[in-house]
Amino acid sequence: MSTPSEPCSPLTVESGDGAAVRFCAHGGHVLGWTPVGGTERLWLSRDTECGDGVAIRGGVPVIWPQFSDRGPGPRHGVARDRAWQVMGAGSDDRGDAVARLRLTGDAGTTPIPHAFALHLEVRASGSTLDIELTARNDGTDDLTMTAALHTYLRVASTTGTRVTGLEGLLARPNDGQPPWPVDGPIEVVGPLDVAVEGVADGEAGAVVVDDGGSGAVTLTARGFDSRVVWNPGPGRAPGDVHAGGEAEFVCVEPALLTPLTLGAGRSWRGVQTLSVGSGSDAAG
Ligand SMILES: O=P(O)(O)OC[C@H]1O[C@H](O)[C@H](O)[C@@H](O)[C@@H]1O
Repeated sequence: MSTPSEPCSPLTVESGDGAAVRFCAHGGHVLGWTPVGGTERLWLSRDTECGDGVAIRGGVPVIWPQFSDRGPGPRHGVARDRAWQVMGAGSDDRGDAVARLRLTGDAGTTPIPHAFALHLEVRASGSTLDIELTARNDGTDDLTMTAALHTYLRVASTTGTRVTGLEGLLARPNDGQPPWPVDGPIEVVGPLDVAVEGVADGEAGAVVVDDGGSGAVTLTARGFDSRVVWNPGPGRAPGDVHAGGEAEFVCVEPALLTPLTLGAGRSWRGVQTLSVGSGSDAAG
């Protein structure tokens, strides 16, 4: 499949059983996800902009090769604000909805003059969404990276929304304030902007976001050492969040925050899985 001439145009893939993913080439960006028989589970700002050099507000921005301002490069890296190539989109022989996208750079790429290749594979069926990001150093020098899948989860209201599964770990505020131990559910009372470090891969590190209404979403990941939990809080949202929108989402972001140096030809892979049907709705 060739890249659409308008990278911001949304494309939709559907699985045989009726799950759907909306995405666009700009940013290699997942814009929406609807599990089978469910409702939209990702939040997207009604006021977002899209275009060269612009980051979409909502969905799942791909953060690479720098998380936030933790390095000399552009905030949150270069993957989220430019057009990727769509390598394929449709359903596979199992009936899964699949989209594959690629972003490459070379020695002439600004502001990261380095040869690299990012691949994103998005796969949905039933109650599950998988997003796999691979980064490969195609240059001859080392490439040091951090990364995240900056997932905006839609909630009925942040009031009453609880994030569980991170108990026993340290939450380190991203503004440099002292860390605090997570000793119970994290209430989504913004401003909230913490990196919880040392999160286990897979089920052992599962995080459940439960708004008490829409049904919980469980997030597991592999290849990311941390989970960033972010909500800007009332009156502090970025300008491209629509009025009141900050009460409609919480970001839980599988993040690789310990810088990783890839030698020439080396790759890193991170995977996030979202699923519905766990937590209070399943338990109750
Ligand atoms: O406004 P952005 O550049 O998209 O960043 C949005 C947010 O991303 C992450 O969650 C960071 O931890 C926050 O500090 C930041 O505010």
